[in-house]
Amino acid sequence: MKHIAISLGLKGNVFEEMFGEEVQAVRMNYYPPCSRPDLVMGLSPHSDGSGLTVLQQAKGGSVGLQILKDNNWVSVQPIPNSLVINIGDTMEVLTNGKYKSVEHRAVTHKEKDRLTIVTFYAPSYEIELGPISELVNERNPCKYRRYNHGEYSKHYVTNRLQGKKTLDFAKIPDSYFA
Ligand SMILES: O=C(O)CCC(=O)C(=O)O
Ligand SMILES: [Fe+2]
Repeated sequence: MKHIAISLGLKGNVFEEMFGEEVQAVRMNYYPPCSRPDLVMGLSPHSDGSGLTVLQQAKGGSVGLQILKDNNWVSVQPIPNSLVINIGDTMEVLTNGKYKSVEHRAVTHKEKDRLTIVTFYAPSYEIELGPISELVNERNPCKYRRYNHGEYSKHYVTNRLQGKKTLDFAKIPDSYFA
Protein backbone atom coordinates (compact mmCIF):
# COMPACT_ATOMS: atom_id res chain seq x y z
CA MET A 1 0.00 0.00 0.00
CA LYS A 2 2.92 2.27 0.78
CA HIS A 3 4.36 1.68 -2.68
CA ILE A 4 1.01 2.26 -4.35
CA ALA A 5 0.77 5.59 -2.50
CA ILE A 6 4.28 6.61 -3.57
CA SER A 7 3.61 5.59 -7.19
CA LEU A 8 0.75 8.09 -7.18
CA GLY A 9 2.88 10.89 -5.75
CA LEU A 10 1.21 10.62 -2.34
CA LYS A 11 2.70 10.33 1.14
CA GLY A 12 3.65 6.69 1.88
CA ASN A 13 1.37 6.37 4.89
CA VAL A 14 -1.71 7.98 3.36
CA PHE A 15 -3.75 4.76 3.13
CA GLU A 16 -2.57 3.44 6.47
CA GLU A 17 -3.73 6.66 8.12
CA MET A 18 -7.12 6.50 6.42
CA PHE A 19 -7.80 2.85 7.28
CA GLY A 20 -8.10 3.52 11.03
CA GLU A 21 -8.24 0.32 13.05
CA GLU A 22 -7.97 -1.90 10.02
CA VAL A 23 -9.79 -5.19 9.54
CA GLN A 24 -8.09 -8.40 8.51
CA ALA A 25 -10.33 -11.30 7.61
CA VAL A 26 -9.15 -14.74 6.56
CA ARG A 27 -11.02 -17.13 4.33
CA MET A 28 -9.99 -20.63 3.40
CA ASN A 29 -11.37 -22.04 0.19
CA TYR A 30 -11.32 -25.75 -0.54
CA TYR A 31 -12.19 -26.90 -4.04
CA PRO A 32 -12.53 -30.68 -4.28
CA PRO A 33 -11.92 -32.43 -7.62
CA CYS A 34 -14.96 -32.06 -9.82
CA SER A 35 -16.05 -34.47 -12.56
CA ARG A 36 -17.62 -31.64 -14.61
CA PRO A 37 -15.40 -28.54 -14.40
CA ASP A 38 -17.10 -27.41 -17.60
CA LEU A 39 -20.34 -27.06 -15.62
CA VAL A 40 -19.19 -26.22 -12.09
CA MET A 41 -17.50 -22.98 -11.06
CA GLY A 42 -15.41 -22.98 -7.85
CA LEU A 43 -16.10 -19.35 -7.00
CA SER A 44 -18.18 -16.97 -9.13
CA PRO A 45 -16.58 -13.92 -10.78
CA HIS A 46 -16.16 -11.05 -8.34
CA SER A 47 -13.82 -8.35 -7.13
CA ASP A 48 -12.89 -8.27 -3.44
CA GLY A 49 -14.25 -5.47 -1.26
CA SER A 50 -10.89 -5.12 0.50
CA GLY A 51 -8.06 -2.68 0.07
CA LEU A 52 -5.64 -5.46 -0.81
CA THR A 53 -6.05 -9.23 -0.77
CA VAL A 54 -3.19 -11.64 -0.11
CA LEU A 55 -3.73 -15.12 -1.51
CA GLN A 56 -1.71 -18.22 -0.80
CA GLN A 57 -2.20 -21.45 -2.71
CA ALA A 58 -1.30 -24.83 -1.23
CA LYS A 59 1.48 -26.69 -3.02
CA GLY A 60 0.58 -29.40 -5.50
CA GLY A 61 -2.99 -28.29 -6.06
CA SER A 62 -4.57 -27.49 -9.40
CA VAL A 63 -4.35 -24.14 -11.15
CA GLY A 64 -7.65 -22.47 -10.36
CA LEU A 65 -7.46 -18.70 -10.01
CA GLN A 66 -8.32 -16.73 -13.13
CA ILE A 67 -8.39 -12.99 -13.66
CA LEU A 68 -10.35 -11.08 -16.27
CA LYS A 69 -7.97 -9.22 -18.57
CA ASP A 70 -9.16 -7.48 -21.75
CA ASN A 71 -12.37 -9.53 -21.54
CA ASN A 72 -10.51 -12.87 -21.42
CA TRP A 73 -10.13 -15.17 -18.42
CA VAL A 74 -6.41 -15.67 -17.80
CA SER A 75 -5.14 -18.41 -15.42
CA VAL A 76 -2.74 -17.27 -12.73
CA GLN A 77 0.11 -19.80 -12.72
CA PRO A 78 1.24 -20.41 -9.14
CA ILE A 79 4.86 -19.45 -8.45
CA PRO A 80 6.42 -21.54 -5.64
CA ASN A 81 6.85 -19.75 -2.31
CA SER A 82 5.04 -16.65 -3.45
CA LEU A 83 1.84 -14.85 -2.64
CA VAL A 84 -0.72 -13.38 -5.03
CA ILE A 85 -1.71 -9.80 -4.20
CA ASN A 86 -5.00 -8.56 -5.64
CA ILE A 87 -6.33 -5.03 -5.59
CA GLY A 88 -9.76 -4.68 -4.01
CA ASP A 89 -12.64 -2.25 -4.51
CA THR A 90 -11.54 0.00 -1.64
CA MET A 91 -8.25 0.82 -3.39
CA GLU A 92 -10.12 1.48 -6.63
CA VAL A 93 -12.30 4.02 -4.86
CA LEU A 94 -9.49 5.68 -2.90
CA THR A 95 -7.31 6.03 -5.99
CA ASN A 96 -10.28 7.36 -8.00
CA GLY A 97 -9.93 4.42 -10.41
CA LYS A 98 -6.17 4.70 -11.00
CA TYR A 99 -5.66 1.25 -9.45
CA LYS A 100 -8.57 -0.96 -10.47
CA SER A 101 -9.84 -3.89 -8.48
CA VAL A 102 -9.28 -7.11 -10.38
CA GLU A 103 -12.24 -9.24 -11.40
CA HIS A 104 -11.41 -12.87 -10.67
CA ARG A 105 -12.94 -16.32 -10.25
CA ALA A 106 -11.86 -19.83 -9.31
CA VAL A 107 -12.44 -22.77 -11.61
CA THR A 108 -12.55 -26.45 -10.66
CA HIS A 109 -10.37 -29.31 -11.88
CA LYS A 110 -11.22 -32.86 -12.92
CA GLU A 111 -8.63 -34.72 -10.84
CA LYS A 112 -6.89 -32.32 -8.50
CA ASP A 113 -8.22 -30.50 -5.47
CA ARG A 114 -7.10 -27.06 -4.41
CA LEU A 115 -6.77 -25.14 -1.14
CA THR A 116 -6.31 -21.40 -0.84
CA ILE A 117 -5.87 -19.18 2.20
CA VAL A 118 -6.94 -15.64 1.55
CA THR A 119 -6.39 -12.60 3.78
CA PHE A 120 -8.41 -9.47 3.16
CA TYR A 121 -6.91 -6.22 4.39
CA ALA A 122 -9.55 -3.53 4.72
CA PRO A 123 -10.36 -0.30 6.55
CA SER A 124 -12.21 -0.11 9.84
CA TYR A 125 -15.99 -0.43 9.40
CA GLU A 126 -16.34 2.97 11.07
CA ILE A 127 -14.56 5.06 8.45
CA GLU A 128 -15.98 7.21 5.70
CA LEU A 129 -14.07 7.00 2.48
CA GLY A 130 -14.00 8.29 -1.06
CA PRO A 131 -11.40 9.21 -3.68
CA ILE A 132 -8.33 10.95 -2.24
CA SER A 133 -8.64 14.65 -3.03
CA GLU A 134 -5.15 14.86 -4.64
CA LEU A 135 -6.37 12.39 -7.28
CA VAL A 136 -9.45 14.39 -8.25
CA ASN A 137 -9.12 17.30 -10.65
CA GLU A 138 -10.62 18.65 -13.86
CA ARG A 139 -9.00 15.95 -15.98
CA ASN A 140 -9.85 13.21 -13.46
CA PRO A 141 -13.34 13.95 -12.17
CA CYS A 142 -14.50 12.21 -9.03
CA LYS A 143 -15.76 8.75 -10.06
CA TYR A 144 -17.01 7.49 -6.67
CA ARG A 145 -19.12 9.02 -3.92
CA ARG A 146 -18.14 9.03 -0.27
CA TYR A 147 -19.59 6.25 1.86
CA ASN A 148 -19.19 4.42 5.14
CA HIS A 149 -17.04 1.31 4.75
CA GLY A 150 -19.24 -0.72 7.15
CA GLU A 151 -22.25 -0.01 4.92
CA TYR A 152 -20.27 -1.03 1.86
CA SER A 153 -19.24 -4.27 3.55
CA LYS A 154 -22.87 -5.02 4.45
CA HIS A 155 -23.89 -4.33 0.86
CA TYR A 156 -21.08 -6.59 -0.35
CA VAL A 157 -21.97 -9.62 1.77
CA THR A 158 -25.72 -9.37 1.21
CA ASN A 159 -25.49 -9.34 -2.59
CA ARG A 160 -24.61 -12.14 -4.99
CA LEU A 161 -21.08 -12.22 -6.35
CA GLN A 162 -21.55 -10.87 -9.84
CA GLY A 163 -18.37 -9.47 -11.37
CA LYS A 164 -17.69 -5.92 -10.21
CA LYS A 165 -21.36 -5.10 -9.74
CA THR A 166 -21.04 -4.39 -5.99
CA LEU A 167 -18.89 -1.38 -6.83
CA ASP A 168 -21.98 0.25 -8.36
CA PHE A 169 -22.77 1.07 -4.73
CA ALA A 170 -20.14 3.80 -4.90
CA LYS A 171 -19.88 4.62 -8.60
CA ILE A 172 -21.02 8.00 -9.85
CA PRO A 173 -22.79 7.13 -13.15
CA ASP A 174 -21.10 8.26 -16.39
CA SER A 175 -24.33 10.04 -17.34
CA TYR A 176 -23.63 12.48 -14.50
CA PHE A 177 -20.64 13.86 -16.46
CA ALA A 178 -22.41 14.02 -19.83
O1 LIG B 1 -9.35 -19.49 -4.32
C1 LIG B 1 -9.03 -18.60 -5.12
O2 LIG B 1 -8.12 -18.71 -5.94
C2 LIG B 1 -9.80 -17.32 -5.13
C3 LIG B 1 -10.39 -16.97 -3.79
C4 LIG B 1 -11.07 -15.65 -3.79
O3 LIG B 1 -11.14 -14.97 -4.78
C5 LIG B 1 -11.68 -15.16 -2.55
O4 LIG B 1 -11.71 -15.89 -1.55
O5 LIG B 1 -12.14 -14.00 -2.56
FE1 LIG C 1 -11.71 -12.96 -4.30
